[in-house]
Amino acid sequence: MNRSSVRLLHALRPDGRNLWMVGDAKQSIYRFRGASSFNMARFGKEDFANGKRGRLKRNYRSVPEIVESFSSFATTMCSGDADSGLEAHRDGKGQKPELRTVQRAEQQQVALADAIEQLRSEGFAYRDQAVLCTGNEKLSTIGQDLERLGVPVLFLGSLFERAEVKDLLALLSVLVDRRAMGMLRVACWPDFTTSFSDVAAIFEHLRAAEHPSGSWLQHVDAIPSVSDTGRQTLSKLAIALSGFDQTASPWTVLATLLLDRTRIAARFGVSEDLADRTRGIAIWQFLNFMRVQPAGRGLPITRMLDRVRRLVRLGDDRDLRQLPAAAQHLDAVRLMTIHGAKGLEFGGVHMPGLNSDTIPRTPPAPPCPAPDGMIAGAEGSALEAYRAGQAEEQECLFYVAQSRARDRLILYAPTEKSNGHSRPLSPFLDRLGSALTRRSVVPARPLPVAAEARGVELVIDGRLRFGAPQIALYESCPRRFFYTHVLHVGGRRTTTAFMHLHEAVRSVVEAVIASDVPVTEQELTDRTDTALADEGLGEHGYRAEFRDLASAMLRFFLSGRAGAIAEAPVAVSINLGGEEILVEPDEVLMRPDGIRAVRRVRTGHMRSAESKDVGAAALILAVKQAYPGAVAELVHLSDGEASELSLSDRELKGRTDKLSKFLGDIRAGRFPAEVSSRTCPNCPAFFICGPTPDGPLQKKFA
Ligand SMILES: Nc1ncnc2c1ncn2[C@@H]1O[C@H](COP(=O)(O)OP(=O)(O)OP(=O)(O)O)[C@@H](O)[C@H]1O
Repeated sequence: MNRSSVRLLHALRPDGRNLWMVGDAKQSIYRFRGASSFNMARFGKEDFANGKRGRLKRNYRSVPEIVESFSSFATTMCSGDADSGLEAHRDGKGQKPELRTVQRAEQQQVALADAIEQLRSEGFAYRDQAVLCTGNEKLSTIGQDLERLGVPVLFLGSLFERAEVKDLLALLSVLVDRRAMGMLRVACWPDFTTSFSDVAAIFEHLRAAEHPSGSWLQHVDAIPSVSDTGRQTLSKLAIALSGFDQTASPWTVLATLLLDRTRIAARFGVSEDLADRTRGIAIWQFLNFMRVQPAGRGLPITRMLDRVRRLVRLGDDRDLRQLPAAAQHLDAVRLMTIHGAKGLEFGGVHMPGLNSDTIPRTPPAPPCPAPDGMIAGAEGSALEAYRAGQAEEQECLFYVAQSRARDRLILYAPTEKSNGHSRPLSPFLDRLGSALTRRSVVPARPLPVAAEARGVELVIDGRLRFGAPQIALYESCPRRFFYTHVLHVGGRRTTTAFMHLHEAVRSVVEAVIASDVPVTEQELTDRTDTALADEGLGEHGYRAEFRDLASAMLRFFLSGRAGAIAEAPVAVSINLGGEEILVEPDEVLMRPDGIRAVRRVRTGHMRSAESKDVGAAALILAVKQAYPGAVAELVHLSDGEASELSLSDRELKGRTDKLSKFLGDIRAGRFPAEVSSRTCPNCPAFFICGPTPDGPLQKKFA
C-alpha cells in the first residue's frame, strides 16, 4: 500500500464504506515502490476515519517452535509492538530453528548442501525446501556451488551470466569480433574442444594482420602453429557456422547450430540430470529473447550484444530470470530472494549469511534523496527518514524469511573472515530469544573449485614486465588483466563520441609535451580543432560542446606548466624480486618554486582508489629511484586538478608487498574475476569471462 493506492481508493470510495484491508506491517518489504507500514497505521484512522480494526493472531503455517522464534523477534521490531506475537495453531512437536556456524565462508555452502540432504532424508523433497537470500548475486553463487555439490536447484539467476548462455554469446561474438576472443569459451565446448596453445595461435594470427571478422574460419590452414587436432576441430566449427558471416541474424545462427548442426539441444533435451534441464530452460529462454529484437541500424549480432550489456547494466533483465511455469514441477531446491518468496511457504527454509555485514545491511545514502519534508509521516531530514525506513525494512525482510518455514528453519553463518579475523554474527540472532539452537559444524568435504576459478597453466619464458597502469588493472580485476595484458584480446571495442573527445585531448597533450616551444593560445585552438576533426567529431552535433570541454581541459593542462621548465621524461624500470614494473611518467616539470614534479596526466576523472592503488605506488617508487627529492603528481584534466601523491612509509611498504604478490600470482597463473553487475557489463571480456581452454599457455613478456 503506497500513497497513490490510498488516493486511488479515496477517489473510488471517498466515504470508505465497504472497504476492507488486510496487511502485515511486519512484512513491509516493498519500500522501493512507496509501500510502508506508516500507510497501514493511518489507513483506518486519518485516511478513512472511524475504520474498525482487528488483529489476526493465529498462525496456521508453522510449528510452534518457529512461530515462537519470529514472534519473539516481532515484538522487538520498529514496526511491531508488544502485541505483535502470534500463536501457533499447529501441535508443538516440531524442531527449534537452528543456527549452524562454520569457520570459513566457503564451508557454508557445504554445510547448506549437507543440511538439504539431511532434510531430504527426513522426508522433505528438494522442491519443498528453499534457500533464501536478500540479493540475486549471492543466490547465483550459492546456486552454482550447490550444483557442484550435487544438489539440484531451481534458479536461473541472471540469464546472461549463466555459463551456457555466455557460451552462446561468445560463439556469436566470434562472427563479429576481428580478434575472435569468443574462441576462449568456444574452445571449452565438448563439441569444439581446442587447446589453449591453438587458441593463442589464432589470436596471434589475427593480431598480425587485419581479417574481416569471422572470415579466418574459412582459412584455418593459413594459421601458423595450430596443431593437426586443432585444425580438425576448427574445420568442424567452420562447417557448423558455414553460410553465416558478421551480417547474420543471431537467432538463425543459434537455432541452426543448436538444433540442426550439432547435438547440443538434443543432449539437453534427453538428459535426466536436473542441472542439464535447467541449462536447457535457460537456452530456450535465451532463444526466445533473441527471436524478437528491436529494429535498428548496424549488425544484428553486434546490436544484440550491445543490448545485453545495456540490460544487465540497468538491471533490466529481471523478466528473463523468471522460470517458465513448466519448470515448477521439477524436484529441485528453490533459490529465491526474500522478496520473491513473499507469500510462499516451504517445509524447510535455509537462510545463509547471518552475519552483521550481510543482515541488517546499511545501504549507502541515495544519490538523489527526496526533498526534506516530502515523505508523508517521516520524521527528521529526508536522509534520516531514508535510513529509518531501511532499518525497518531489514527487520521486515528477516521476519518474512523466517515466517516462510512450515517445519524446519536453518540459519547459517561463517565465523571467520578470509584474513583469519573473526566475523561477527548478525545482531538479529540475539533477538530470537531462547527459540534458537546453535551449533558449529565442520563439513566433511571441501567445496569443489569452479571451472572458471581454476588457475591458468602459464609457462613464462624470462621475466615478467608490465607497465604501472597494467598492474593497477590486475588490482581492480585480475581476470580482466589476463585478457587484456596476457592474451591481448581485451581491448576497448565500441568507442563513443565522448571517448573520441578524450582521444583528441590526449593527442594534443602528447604533442605539447613532445614540442620544445611553448604553445600560443591560437595554436592551442587550431590544434584542438584539428584533433577533434581527426577523431571524426568535426561535424558532430555536439561539436561546439566538445570543443568547449576540450579547451577547458587543455587550458588547465597548460596552466600547470606555466613558468615551469619541461624536462624530457624517462621511463623508469623497477625491479621487484627479479620481475619488472615499467613506469613511464607523462611529463617532468621543474617548477618555479624549484621543486621537480613527475606527473602522470589523464584526460578523465580520478577514480576514488587511484591515488592509493599499486599504480600510484609504482610511480612513487620510480620517483624515489630516478628523481630523488621530486614529487609525484596525478593530473586529471576532467577534474581540473593535480594531486600530489602521498603514501606513508607504511602504506608504501604495504603497496610494494602487494605489487610483489601480484607479480607472484601472475607467474602462478592466478587470475580470479572480480565479479560485479555494475562494472562487468562495461568490460570488453563480459561475454567470454569464465573458463579457459585446457593445456599450457606459453608467454614471453620482457
Ligand atoms: N483457517 C485455517 N485453517 C487451517 N489452515 C489455514 C487456515 N488459514 C490459513 N491456513 C494455512 O496457513 C498457511 C498460511 O496461509 P496464507 O498463505 O493464507 O497466509 P498469509 O497471511 O497470506 O501468509 P503470509 O502473509 O505470511 O505469506 C497456508 O498453508 C494455509 O493453508
